[in-house]
Amino acid sequence: MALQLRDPSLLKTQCLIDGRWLAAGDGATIAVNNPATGELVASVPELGEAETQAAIAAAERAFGEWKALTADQRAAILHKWFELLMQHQEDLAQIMTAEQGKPLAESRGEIAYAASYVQWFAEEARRVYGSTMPSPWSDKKIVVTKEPVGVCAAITPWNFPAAMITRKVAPALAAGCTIIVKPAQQTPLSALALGELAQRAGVPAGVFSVLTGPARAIGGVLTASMAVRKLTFTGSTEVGRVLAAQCAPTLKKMSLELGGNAPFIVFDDADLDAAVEGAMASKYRNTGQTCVCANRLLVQDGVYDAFMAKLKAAVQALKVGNGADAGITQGPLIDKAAIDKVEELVADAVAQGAEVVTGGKPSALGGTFYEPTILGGATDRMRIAREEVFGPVAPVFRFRTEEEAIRMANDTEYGLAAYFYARDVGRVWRVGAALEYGMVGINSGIISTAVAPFGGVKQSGLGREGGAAGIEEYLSTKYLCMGY
Ligand SMILES: NC(=O)C1=CN([C@@H]2O[C@H](COP(=O)(O)OP(=O)(O)OC[C@H]3O[C@@H](n4cnc5c(N)ncnc54)[C@H](OP(=O)(O)O)[C@@H]3O)[C@@H](O)[C@H]2O)C=CC1
Ligand SMILES: O=C(O)CCCC(=O)O
Repeated sequence: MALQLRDPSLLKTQCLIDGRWLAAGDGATIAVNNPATGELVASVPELGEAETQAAIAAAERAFGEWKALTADQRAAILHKWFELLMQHQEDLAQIMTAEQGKPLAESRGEIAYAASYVQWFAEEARRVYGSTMPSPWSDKKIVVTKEPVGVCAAITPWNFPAAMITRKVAPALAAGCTIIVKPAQQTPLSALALGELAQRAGVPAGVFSVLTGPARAIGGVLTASMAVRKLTFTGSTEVGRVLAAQCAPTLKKMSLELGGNAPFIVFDDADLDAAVEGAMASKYRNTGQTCVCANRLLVQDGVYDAFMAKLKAAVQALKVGNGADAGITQGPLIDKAAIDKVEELVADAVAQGAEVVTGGKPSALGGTFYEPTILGGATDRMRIAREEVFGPVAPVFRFRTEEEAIRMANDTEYGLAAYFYARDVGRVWRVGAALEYGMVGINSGIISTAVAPFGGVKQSGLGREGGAAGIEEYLSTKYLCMGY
């Protein structure tokens, strides 16, 4: 069914380069299909190297004037963009659900979340402070200032088609940088709609461009370019490593927000109802397709059976279906490769002795719908203990002591998010300190907010997005030694 938008001009089928909407020179397009129905939503241009070079050249041209604006002037444009995002929240949510599949309530929530980064960084634009320090010389002052790093490139994933863009673009623009975004091929329409609203807000030509097309070709030009001074990426660790290698010859500043393998630990002293609520929010948000989703539930012996019973009841209450329909809480997985991976990991776990507590198979709805699943008796021999499942499957591991839980939780190459539920204050401090992760949710299954620094350690990446740290990623430090 065709999308019914209040403002149909938000459904863009051309790309934004240098303030103009363009098709591919040869008319080539990429189809965007609805993962719930398989229907064509729209087609977007299949651009290549020439258009990428043009976008870089435009971003270079625009940089001088954009950085010369006052922080107040850039903040005013960002505030306007924020207002437009919220005014068009419903249309943007409809576009997102059509291309990504998440339930409409989650899409509406993501638009508000995406807009909150724009608002936050509009405010942070005014707080790019420098510093001075006591000089070792009686005839020289030392002054440290911050400057925008220059032209930036962003490569973004399909799981958060709006928020992963605004949390890169908003700090870049606030800092005075220009930026080119290449969204995931599955979800370009949200990115293009963001571009349209940015233009309406007054973002000048060339300051923010959006390119769709083959990742390797566009990514190759962006990473090889000497003019591009920063790359920011959210996606798989595998692709993050490739991009880091490609950026090495031109020594770009980089932010990498990569894969995770989040442990969700429930200790004997936890509030079990709160733990189940947190586990549901963390595990089944976006049908399990987030890098901070609980990937392994570690439950202490004394509460294992009680926790499982409560979790099973909550999971069985989830409603799988087309995210555009009322009451749906679990949409489809993004594509066939995603459901194949989930099926493989579940089959491997079951072959190695995991018990299917509920779900465990594709949904009778067909397509890429998968039943919300709990696997009991998971062990570290299973692939699911090491790999990001990125689907609605909760493997539950049993542990006996706090030391064992910490060892199991840290036994992964990843270090993005971890969660634990406990009420003993000593335990809260000990475990919070011992977890080798960039973010720890303590008695909370949801940790994401524009005001806090989001990011990981180990193979989960580099840099932070959001919070005061988020704008630093788009700034370089200049030291002025002033003789007088
Ligand atoms: N950290 C996170 O938030 C995310 C983690 N993942 C993890 O990655 C797995 C695979 O998902 P997938 O979508 O394939 O993630 P990818 O890392 O492949 O894709 C993320 C983005 O990178 C682009 N990309 C892919 N290859 C290249 C390349 N060689 N050069 C430049 N850009 C590239 C993609 O473009 P295009 O779409 O055009 O291929 C997309 O825009 C998931 O199952 C999940 O485990 C996935 C998404 C987000
Ligand atoms: O999964 C991701 O790609 C990022 C996490 C989304 C968020 O919670 O901000």
